[in-house]
Amino acid sequence: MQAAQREHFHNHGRPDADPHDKNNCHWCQIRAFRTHHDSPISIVNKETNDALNPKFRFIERSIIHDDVPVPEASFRAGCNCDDDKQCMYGGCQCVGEMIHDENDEEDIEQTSGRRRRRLAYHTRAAKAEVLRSEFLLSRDPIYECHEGCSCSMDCPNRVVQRGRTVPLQIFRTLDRGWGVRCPLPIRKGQFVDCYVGEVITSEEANRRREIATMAKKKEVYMFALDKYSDPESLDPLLRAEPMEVDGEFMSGPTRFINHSCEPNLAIFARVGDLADRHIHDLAFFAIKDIPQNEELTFDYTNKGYGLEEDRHDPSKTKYMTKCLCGSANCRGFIW
Ligand SMILES: C[S@@+](CC[C@H](N)C(=O)[O-])C[C@H]1O[C@@H](n2cnc3c(N)ncnc32)[C@H](O)[C@@H]1O
Repeated sequence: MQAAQREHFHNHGRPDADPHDKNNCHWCQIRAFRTHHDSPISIVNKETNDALNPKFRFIERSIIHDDVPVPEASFRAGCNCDDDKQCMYGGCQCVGEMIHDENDEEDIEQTSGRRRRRLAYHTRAAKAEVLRSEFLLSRDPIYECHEGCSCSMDCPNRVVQRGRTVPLQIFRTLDRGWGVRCPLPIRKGQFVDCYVGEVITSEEANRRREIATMAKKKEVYMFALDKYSDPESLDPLLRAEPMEVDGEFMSGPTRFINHSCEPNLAIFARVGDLADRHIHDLAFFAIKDIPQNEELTFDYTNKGYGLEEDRHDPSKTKYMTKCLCGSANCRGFIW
């Protein structure tokens, strides 16, 4: 990055600077993020002389490929709440989508004598915007108010939509390539950032996987958007193979987050417009209090699902990726 910074400062400001160079500069790309001023991304390497792959491109929002179906505007629907308080205390349709047990008193808050459904987030004082513990445990999807809603951008039910509020640092680890940390402490339940990339069809994802297998590439940057996939769904988009997000060639800082068998982050499906469920967001939230500069990690395989037998079978482990997370309960392999 130091080299990229030098290049940036010495060349891009000049009137005769090549716009193509500027376009390909990581430094320029991250400075263009709308969160750059308040929550900047930095890149440091104190371990090697390597820089990030120059072919990689930083993007702030996912790029949806042309062959991925996006619902028509007439299909979109949001809440009609008169103001943000109604989303908090009234019958906001977006909040109503959240899974609640009508008989569970825990699920319904009593406020000024009125019963109301709970938002996924705390709304008051120091805990405002922090994901509630029942969501942290259940990993249920989060339904937020969105562009099609009548409430304002300050609505307490728009945390992911407002974007990242913590600075992130991409740093070179000793033994696992690049990793990510935050120079400030993060509290349990706090939103960190979304995983973004190219949103592609399952056919395109399979084609890319084949190319990677032929090239013997082991790094995987694809995430299936399968939270709502259901072979019996009436919605053909949810019945079909899920879309995927590929962060290999273009993505944000979360693409550099490494795996741990004892992670401090987890991914939640976040939905705005219900018609977009097949392209839901992948939102990272802290699942424990994270001290400043502790590496951010998540579990790539959902508690090692499917690994238990393979990891004791030498004929399989020779094709598996050794885990170097260093946690006390490390499973030995990522996948
Ligand atoms: C999504 S990338 C993470 C960023 C990556 N470190 C980089 O430099 O681009 C996933 C790859 O990082 C490496 N990795 C992540 N977590 C690891 C771990 N716990 N142990 C060993 N390698 C890890 C593996 O090579 C894995 O395929």
